Amino acid sequence: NKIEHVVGTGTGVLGDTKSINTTLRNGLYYLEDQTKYMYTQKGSTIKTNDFRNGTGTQTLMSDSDNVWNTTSQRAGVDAHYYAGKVYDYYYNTLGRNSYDGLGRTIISGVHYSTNYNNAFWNGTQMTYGDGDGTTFRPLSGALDVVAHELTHAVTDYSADLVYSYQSGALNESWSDAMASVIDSNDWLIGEDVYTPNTAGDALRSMSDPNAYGDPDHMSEYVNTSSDNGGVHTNSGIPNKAFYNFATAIGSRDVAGKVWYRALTSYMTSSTNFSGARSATLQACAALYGSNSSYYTALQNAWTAVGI
Ligand SMILES: Cc1cc(C(=O)NCC(F)(F)F)no1
Ligand SMILES: [Zn+2]
Repeated sequence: NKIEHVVGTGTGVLGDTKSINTTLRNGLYYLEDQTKYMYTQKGSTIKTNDFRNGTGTQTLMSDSDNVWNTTSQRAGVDAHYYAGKVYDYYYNTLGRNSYDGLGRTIISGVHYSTNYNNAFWNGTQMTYGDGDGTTFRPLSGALDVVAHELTHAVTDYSADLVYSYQSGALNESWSDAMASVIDSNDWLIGEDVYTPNTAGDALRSMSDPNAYGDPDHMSEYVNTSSDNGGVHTNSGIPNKAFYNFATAIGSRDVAGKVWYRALTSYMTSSTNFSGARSATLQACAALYGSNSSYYTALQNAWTAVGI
């Protein structure tokens, strides 16, 4: 039985229309993308499943005519489309073939649980809730959320930063930083899916972490055991350092390359904030030289947040 790549049309969470890479098998169309290098390399694909508002069984999303325009298909359309965009960024810009660097299949699941106000990487796949319609709308509807979650997978297969206290805040921050490079038209995180009834707000801000109650300087570090030692709060400090660096040099792409090289070449599971400063400076020196203007800007970016 023939299994062929076809291009479908889908409606996303925000009602926008987009082309999606699908697979035709036995007369049914599936959310399986066979267009990436990893497919030619080892048959790996990008697959998007439906939890049907449960938390156990998930099934590959299918459609009869390759026009994915029902309300319940929107979360899957965006999870699938944005996962492809994030794959493309890591492969084309950073030379990384999927999250493990070896072209491993990317799996997403949508409609996880009921009124679930979050998204997460569980060590094997990405998983997205629908939100409760007040705090969140379906979370795969934001490219920065998808990039944030897939970057957790990249981190796990590289530095593997322990998800608590300072290494955990770095784990969170690197996901926000890469998300801000991939979804590059603002310095907000989650703005497209956060509080659908409130315009202009977001889950976090890289440019002004204080806007959402997060610290932007070491003097404001929050000592807590909540949220694994405040990993989603204290991330504001390295997030601000990334913002300082990217804006000082005038390039999110260069900043992203330095951050990626630090994560994959110089950071380890126990790296703390001071170690992150050192790792990014080593990465910057390796890529551009320690006499480059980038290097000085990076020193200043960390100093400005008290690290
Ligand atoms: C508090 C808190 C924030 C997050 C968070 O950032 N989740 C990832 C996102 F992509 F769904 F936003 N989780 O708990
Ligand atoms: Zn996260």
